[in-house]
Amino acid sequence: MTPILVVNSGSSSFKYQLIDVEDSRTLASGLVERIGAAEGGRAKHSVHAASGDPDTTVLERAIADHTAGFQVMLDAFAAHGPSLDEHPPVAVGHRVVQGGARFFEPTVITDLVRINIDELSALAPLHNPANLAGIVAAQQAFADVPHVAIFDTAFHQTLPPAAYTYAIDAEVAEKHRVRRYGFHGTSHRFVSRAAAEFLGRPVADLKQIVLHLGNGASACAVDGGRSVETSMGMTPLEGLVMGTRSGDIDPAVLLHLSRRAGYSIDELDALLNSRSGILGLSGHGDMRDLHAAIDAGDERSQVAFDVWAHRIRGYVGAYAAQLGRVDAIVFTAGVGENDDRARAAVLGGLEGFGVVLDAERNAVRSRDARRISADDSRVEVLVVPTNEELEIARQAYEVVSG
Ligand SMILES: Nc1ncnc2c1ncn2[C@@H]1O[C@H](COP(=O)(O)OP(=O)(O)O)[C@@H](O)[C@H]1O
Ligand SMILES: CC(=O)OP(=O)(O)O
Ligand SMILES: [Mg+2]
Repeated sequence: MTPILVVNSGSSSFKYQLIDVEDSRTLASGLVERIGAAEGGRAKHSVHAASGDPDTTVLERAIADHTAGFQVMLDAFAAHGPSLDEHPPVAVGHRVVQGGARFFEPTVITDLVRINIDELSALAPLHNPANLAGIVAAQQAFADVPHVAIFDTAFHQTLPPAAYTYAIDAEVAEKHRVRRYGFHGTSHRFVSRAAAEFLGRPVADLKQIVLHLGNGASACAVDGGRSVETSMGMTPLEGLVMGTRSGDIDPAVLLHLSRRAGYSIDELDALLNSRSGILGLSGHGDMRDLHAAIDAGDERSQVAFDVWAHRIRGYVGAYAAQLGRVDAIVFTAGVGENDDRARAAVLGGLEGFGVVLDAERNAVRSRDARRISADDSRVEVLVVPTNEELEIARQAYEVVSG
């Protein structure tokens, strides 16, 4: 057995998995939520047997910070297994969202790497500080094994200049390193390969549009297994409408709010990153709550949903044109994997472009990869669950096993 611990830290939560990379099996998984909140702190720990449903325990108590959260995780392993003494992780893999122009490969985390991740926080303000807090806590808890950072931006290093360049004064862009990086790369990479496997075709032969629709959301055009265009930019704010983020907006809106309404830079940042998206439009940041509000007749929620779906359709059309041909459109992440209404809203009415959904297949709930297009659809439409943690474990193992 070769266990790797994977840590995916968010601002107020972290997800973890203990994975045996010898057979890609998850031994345990968990989620520590509402870190730093006075109330509602919660940890969920699941022990996975070789077959059948995992055995899940929930603990509710206030969790002060990421260090305390790590202790909660360690206690859960000690109390419910598997024993980390008997199966000590050979490495810890960390999701790091922004690697900028510095990190293109999985990287062993040294003091200098930590400083660099910290410096890149300005280009992923919701994510890198949280990733770093997770790294610091994990390095305290597991001091004797290598820690490896896997960057969301790495998969998008293949973007051509036409896709990553913003059309602003080239000298300004160069001086301040203003360019598009793209995110969710670990997921887009994993899902595009899993989709090819599902179709029984080499990834090198396929032109795919991957739609990662979670709390954060992005689209990626994948040509022959390489990312050639993606919707997030210099930061994870550009592109699709998200849970709390605006996605694309005329930059002059910021100038207007600053000049006319006196908004400060920090206020604009908070507005676009935390109080926009479907939350800003409707008051509901979670897609399940948005559907419930729509069903109860709330018009603002219907508008929010329509804006959300309209933006994605536009990207699907744009990426079809960039790719020249589309073999598969692939849905993944929380909304993409679970929400048939959302999928139907995104791709309904595209029959003229050879995209035909099968309503019955679309309504099936499953944890497995599946086809949701009709037999006569020229474009395959798939749902493929992402597994960022497994991809991170594999890449971390590759680094430490030399
Ligand atoms: N059954 C479901 N139906 C609709 N949306 C869902 C469902 N399950 C999860 N979601 C959505 O998925 C989102 C979380 O997706 P996830 O990929 O886990 O996001 P993140 O990694 O950004 O936290 C939630 O905010 C929720 O809106
Ligand atoms: C990059 C990003 O937006 O990640 P998440 O979806 O986890 O927020
Ligand atoms: Mg995510």
